[in-house]
Amino acid sequence: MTEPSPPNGPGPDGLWSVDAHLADVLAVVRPLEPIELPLLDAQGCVLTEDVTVPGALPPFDNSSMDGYAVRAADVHGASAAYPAVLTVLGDVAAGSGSLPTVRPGTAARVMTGAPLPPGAEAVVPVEWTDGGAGGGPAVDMTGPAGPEVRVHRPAAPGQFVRARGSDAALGAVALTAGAVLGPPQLGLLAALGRATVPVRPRPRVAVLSTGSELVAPGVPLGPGQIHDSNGFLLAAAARQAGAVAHRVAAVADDPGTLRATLEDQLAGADLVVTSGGVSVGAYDVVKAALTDLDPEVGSVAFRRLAMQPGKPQGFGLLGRARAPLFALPGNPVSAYVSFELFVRPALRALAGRPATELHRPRTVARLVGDAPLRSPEGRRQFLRGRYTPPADGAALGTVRPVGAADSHLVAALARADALIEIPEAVTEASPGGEFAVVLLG
Ligand SMILES: Nc1nc2c(c(=O)[nH]1)N[C@H]1C(S)=C(S)[C@@H](COP(=O)(O)OP(=O)(O)OC[C@H]3O[C@@H](n4cnc5c(N)ncnc54)[C@H](O)[C@@H]3O)O[C@H]1N2
Ligand code: MOO
Repeated sequence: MTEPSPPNGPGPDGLWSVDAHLADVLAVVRPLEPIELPLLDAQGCVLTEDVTVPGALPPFDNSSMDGYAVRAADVHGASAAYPAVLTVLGDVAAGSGSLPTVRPGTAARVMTGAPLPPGAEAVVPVEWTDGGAGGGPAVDMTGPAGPEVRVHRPAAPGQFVRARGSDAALGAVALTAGAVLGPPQLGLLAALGRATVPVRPRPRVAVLSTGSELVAPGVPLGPGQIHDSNGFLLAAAARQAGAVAHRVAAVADDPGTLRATLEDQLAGADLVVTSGGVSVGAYDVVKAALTDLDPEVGSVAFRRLAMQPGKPQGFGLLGRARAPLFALPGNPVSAYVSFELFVRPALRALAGRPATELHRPRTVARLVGDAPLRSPEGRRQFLRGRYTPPADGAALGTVRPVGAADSHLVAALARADALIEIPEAVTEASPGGEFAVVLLG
């Protein structure tokens, strides 16, 4: 049985553990420099400074109901049989700047969100009045304000009033640095009057497929050709991880062309992902182009990992800005599993997510299936599966393998929603066993 390699080097078999490789990646990936972005461009980004409340929220006392702003003493003891009769001063709409003063014996008709006029202490909803029509309880305020209103119920001071600062007090911390800006946070920033915020930007990712056999989808295949699927798979995965990603047209197996393409792409990318050309074949272009680089250009290390799929991997820093470069294996399932395990955490680290938020959620599930699954000794295997959460009362959910272990099976990958992790030491995974599961979004 092969022991997993220590976290600082390959094991006796020359294979690096998944954990060692991931640790090496994360050790050199730094969050991107913050920039100031308009609110909607900052969606999903990590805030880099605390935001304090620049002015109380709400900024003024206002009504939470359509009704009448009154003085509490004027409606004391009011009932339907003995209503309080008040002179109506007129309407106060939301956005109204000039307000009547509510003196004893008077009321102002107010709409939801309208400022509470001076002198008023409470709001009586229109349904608790005659609406100025002189009859029974009103149902709305769509008609003109009458000269008088009959109020059928008393009101305590503050009733249906949203007090200034009751949502956020002046000077309070509204959002702390590190907050991820989702819709509610962006809504709050807008409510506070902020038009822009300092955030870590979304990483810009260039996805580059290599292989002379590749043609773009939509183009008919010639002999020996296949469509570039990794470019789309990986660009979509990068977008799902929060990046701004684009796919570069597939590059043929020519190291010079690849180097030139990478140089172009590095001008506008914070991270580069290539696929293909990293194993031991005669035309393994990525390895050929990026091994023994001039240190000025960067450096990329090629390793074999104790995992399946995803054994051959390249990782390094490239270009003046030392952008992380991931050279993933070409088999589509290998590329995708490698992306989920290594690139996604790196992208989230670039985006400023803390160590606890870099990875896909994991759980433990009971394996279901008809026969034991074989797993290579000394390799951590990631099989594709479909996960079912625990049924009522059950402690664990279940996971069923989808397709075989081979790393060319994109059709099965498209039916999977989880990766089943078979540890290095396990060579036979039997139905009923408990296994860690990576939940894919
Ligand atoms: N003698 C050995 N051969 C191989 C080994 C090995 O250890 N010794 N490792 C195998 C493993 S594991 C993998 S994974 C692959 C990795 O190979 P490369 O990264 O060099 O990838 P390619 O040879 O370029 O392609 C592999 C496979 O994937 C297809 N491919 C590549 N790019 C795309 C793309 N963009 N879209 C769709 N399909 C793609 C390609 O046509 C090949 O079929 O090496 C094994 N070999
Ligand atoms: O590791 Mo390859 O990535 O097994 O197919």
